[in-house]
Amino acid sequence: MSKVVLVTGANSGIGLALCERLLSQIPEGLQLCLACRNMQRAQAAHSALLASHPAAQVALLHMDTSSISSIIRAAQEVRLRYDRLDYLFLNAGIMPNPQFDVNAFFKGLFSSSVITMFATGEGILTQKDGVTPDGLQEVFATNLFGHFLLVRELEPLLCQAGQTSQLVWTSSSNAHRSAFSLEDIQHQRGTQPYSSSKYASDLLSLALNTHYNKQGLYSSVICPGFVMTNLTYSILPSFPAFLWTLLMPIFWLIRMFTNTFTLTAYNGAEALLWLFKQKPESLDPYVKYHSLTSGLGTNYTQPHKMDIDLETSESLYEKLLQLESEVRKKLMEEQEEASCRI
Ligand SMILES: NC(=O)C1=CN([C@@H]2O[C@H](COP(=O)(O)OP(=O)(O)OC[C@H]3O[C@@H](n4cnc5c(N)ncnc54)[C@H](OP(=O)(O)O)[C@@H]3O)[C@@H](O)[C@H]2O)C=CC1
Ligand SMILES: CC(C)CCC[C@@H](C)[C@H]1CC[C@H]2C3=C(CC[C@]12C)[C@@]1(C)CCC(=O)C[C@@H]1CC3
Repeated sequence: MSKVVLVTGANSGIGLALCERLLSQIPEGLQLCLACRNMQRAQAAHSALLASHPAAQVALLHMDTSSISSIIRAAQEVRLRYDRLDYLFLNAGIMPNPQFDVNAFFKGLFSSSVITMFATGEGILTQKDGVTPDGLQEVFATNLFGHFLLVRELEPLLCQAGQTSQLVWTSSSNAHRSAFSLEDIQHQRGTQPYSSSKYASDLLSLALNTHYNKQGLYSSVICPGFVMTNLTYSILPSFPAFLWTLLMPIFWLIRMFTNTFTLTAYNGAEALLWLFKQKPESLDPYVKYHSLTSGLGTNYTQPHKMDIDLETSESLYEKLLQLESEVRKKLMEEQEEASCRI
């Protein structure tokens, strides 16, 4: 039976590496769907995948995870195209306008938390968030809420009698409880929307397990480690990509002390691939699966307990359901208004 796999943010970085690795390891019986916001980049990824795997079944889908109407349209299209969905990789993510605190970085270098700083980026990164045309905070909408809505819209495919399906969130070691507040789930008031959105995805994954396991749907989270991608290049914008490459020997050295420096998208996708091969019933909903690379360059996956609890995850879930019904109502009103005008 052919497995249907949908990956959001599949045109670059970790998402694209996952597609490449899936096609290499599972050459037959895979239907890949690349869900991307930029169809030109999606087309380039499609061509690259087909160049190395000419017989592969790879489809493209336009989806902007920050836009409610785009998610609803894309989900409709998925329901028309496929009669099952085995894996949904919720990978698209942004970290807009990152601010790198150089002082905190140098202080951290000479403190006892130097390893934590390199492993999680804690204390040295903030971001300036924006607002989407739907009126949502951009990071929250892109990284979390769009994906939540997608899962809700694809429920009929994901929760079918007699089969299991897996959701896999690309979370981060930068997901900190301290950046998240139930009173401000969109992180309108803080300066760490990225960390907040990733912590929220850890909580949401737990809640989804609570509500959907009985229907055969399982959710897990991974951390890819520190990977050099478009997202990380933007952290030091005045630092061109080739300078990052020049830093590679330093990064390899750091890897001797923290195996979280996976560095390449191929390595970062390790835990995603590992999860693909697991029986979902055997996974622990309180655990984050980390892609790690040893000093000698060996890739492996390691589980780490997350700093999450059931009560907070349930409260977040309730708030997301509430927001979902609000945005749906608003969308209906807009559609009615538009049809009246015609
Ligand atoms: N790199 C790292 O060190 C780490 C990354 N992560 C997470 O990994 C995931 C992948 O990021 P990474 O590969 O590093 O970075 P990339 O920037 O290479 O990939 C991000 C992908 O998400 C897509 N995307 C962004 N916004 C949207 C949107 N609104 N709708 C649809 N797609 C969108 C991008 O598309 P486009 O090309 O159009 O921008 C791109 O394909 C993210 O969730 C990130 O938070 C987690 C921990 C560490
Ligand atoms: C020699 C210097 C130029 C080195 C600078 C290193 C930092 C820019 C990076 C060290 C740890 C990195 C890290 C991330 C971003 C870049 C660092 C802070 C992330 C926060 C990127 C996004 C994530 O989801 C987690 C990463 C953790 C580690």
